Amino acid sequence: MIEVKGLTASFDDRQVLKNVSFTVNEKEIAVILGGSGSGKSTIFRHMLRLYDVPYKTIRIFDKDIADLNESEQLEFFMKLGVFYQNGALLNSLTVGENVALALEQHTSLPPDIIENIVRTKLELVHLGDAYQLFPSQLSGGMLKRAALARAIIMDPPLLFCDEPGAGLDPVSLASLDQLILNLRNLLGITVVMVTHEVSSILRIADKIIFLDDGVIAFKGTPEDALKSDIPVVKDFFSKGTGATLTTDH
Ligand SMILES: Nc1ncnc2c1ncn2[C@@H]1O[C@H](COP(=O)(O)OP(=O)(O)OP(=O)(O)O)[C@@H](O)[C@H]1O
Repeated sequence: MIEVKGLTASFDDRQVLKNVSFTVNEKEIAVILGGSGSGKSTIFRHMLRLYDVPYKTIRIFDKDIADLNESEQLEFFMKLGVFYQNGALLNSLTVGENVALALEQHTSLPPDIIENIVRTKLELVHLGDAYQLFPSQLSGGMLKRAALARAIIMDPPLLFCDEPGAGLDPVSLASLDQLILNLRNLLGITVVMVTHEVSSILRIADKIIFLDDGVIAFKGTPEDALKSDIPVVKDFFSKGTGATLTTDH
C-alpha cells in the first residue's frame, strides 16, 4: 500500500530525514514514533504530498506519488482520509453538516442519500445521537470520534491520523483506539498514525517505525520493540508504565 524508499529531506541545508525506508501493507496499522523534532511530521507531510516529493521515493496505491498527473492527483486525495489532532470541525456547523461536507463538495449525491451515509458513519463511531448537535456541545472524546467520522466519510482505503488521542483521558483513548481497530477489522482500512501514547501503540500497532533524528532507529512489531536493546526505543517504552501488550487485534 505504501512504500517509502530512501527518502531524504532538508530544510535550509539541514537534513531532517536521512535515507528513510519502510513499507506499510494493506490493512496494517503502522505507527510512526520518535521524539520531538525526529521527523515524524515531515514524513507525514511528504506522504500527503504537502511537500515536493523526490521521484522514486514514495509509492502509494502502487504509484509514484511524485509522478501523478492532475486527474491521478485528485484520485489520490479522494482515497486518503486525514484525521488531525484537533479534530478541526467547523463550530458554526452541526456535527452532521461537518461530516457531510466532503460528500457535498465532491459528489452529486442527493441530500437524503448524503444524510443516510452521514448517519451511518456517525453510528459507526457511536455518535448516532449527535447529528444535530454543534461541536461545542460535544465532549473531547466525542469531538475526536466526529472528526474520525468525517475522515472516513468518502470510504478511504488509507487513513492518516496525526496524534488522534492527544488530550484524551485513558478511557476515551481506549475507546478511540477500539474504533480505529474496528475500521481496520471491519472495513479493511490501512492506517498510518503518529502517536506518543504508549498504551495506544501497544493496543493497536501492527508495525512501529521509530525515528531518531531523521533516521529509522527501529522497524518492527510492538512485541519486538518491547524486547529491543536500542537505547532510544528502550527508553521510550520503559516510560509507558502500566501498559500491557495485547496481541489479539
Ligand atoms: N518548515 C520547516 N522549516 C524548517 N525546519 C523545519 C520545518 N519543518 C520541520 N522542520 C525541522 O525539521 C525537524 C523535524 O521536524 P518534524 O516536525 O518533522 O518533527 P516531529 O518528529 O514531527 O516533531 P514533533 O513531535 O515535535 O511534532 C525539526 O528539527 C524541525 O525543526
